Amino acid sequence: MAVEPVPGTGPAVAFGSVSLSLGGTDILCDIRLELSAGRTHALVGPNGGGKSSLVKALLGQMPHQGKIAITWPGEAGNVGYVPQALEFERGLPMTVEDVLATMVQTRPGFLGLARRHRELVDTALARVGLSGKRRRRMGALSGGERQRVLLAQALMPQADLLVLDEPLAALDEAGIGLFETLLGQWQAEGRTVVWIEHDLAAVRRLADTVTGLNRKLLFHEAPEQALAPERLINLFSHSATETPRVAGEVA
Ligand SMILES: Nc1ncnc2c1ncn2[C@@H]1O[C@H](COP(=O)(O)OP(=O)(O)OP(=O)(O)O)[C@@H](O)[C@H]1O
Repeated sequence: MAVEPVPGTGPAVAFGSVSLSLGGTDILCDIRLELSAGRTHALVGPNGGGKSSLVKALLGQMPHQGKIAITWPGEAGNVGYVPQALEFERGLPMTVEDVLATMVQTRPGFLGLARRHRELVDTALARVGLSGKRRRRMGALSGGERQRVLLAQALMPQADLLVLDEPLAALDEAGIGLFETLLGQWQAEGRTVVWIEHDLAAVRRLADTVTGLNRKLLFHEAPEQALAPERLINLFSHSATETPRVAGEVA
């Protein structure tokens, strides 16, 4: 199912027969999928189904077969990535601000945040509700606060293609509300979001398309069809030996 693109700064993304093996195991088989520009695309499926591997291939971090094409509306924009988890040694003497400084400046983070980047960091911290924690050591943050730091770095600079790997993990209700606000802004601005998520209620509420992945592509549809009970039973109990379907094929 192809949804209408939304005009904005986000690109269209096309996976052309993408396959990926690791250590002799097939992780992804013949993934053919087209993601419209400016839309929010959720990837769902069981643990180990290959969702993170697919987005790492998209980010150029995972060797794969097949082609992944990113088609920008004009000049190539920024890509933001929120990885699945951020672990920090408790004693690491780096504050939230130091970590964000390393992401926006070329000079070492321990020399402090360069003045010309201060506004960018201030804005990102405010948008994720962490302004009051900028001097806190990373190792002293809670899981939800670390998740917010991950979201903040995807806003510096604001990305046009956002790749999010379980951004709601560890977020409390306020954090989820904050994520929904950010997502609403990205959608209004026509940014493209590729979003791995296990919270299917959030996916139903917020995604434009839902792609079911379990080593193979099982469906790519609007949330109402994708999240029907039969579909989910099939997705979460799917045998890898079943024949894969191509995006857009009727179930
Ligand atoms: N470097 C690696 N070597 C061998 N196997 C790997 C490697 N990295 C990942 N895998 C395997 O690839 C499979 C897919 O992993 P991936 O992280 O892409 O799944 P996922 O759908 O994102 O899972 P989850 O929902 O648990 O985050 C898993 O079985 C995992 O063990």
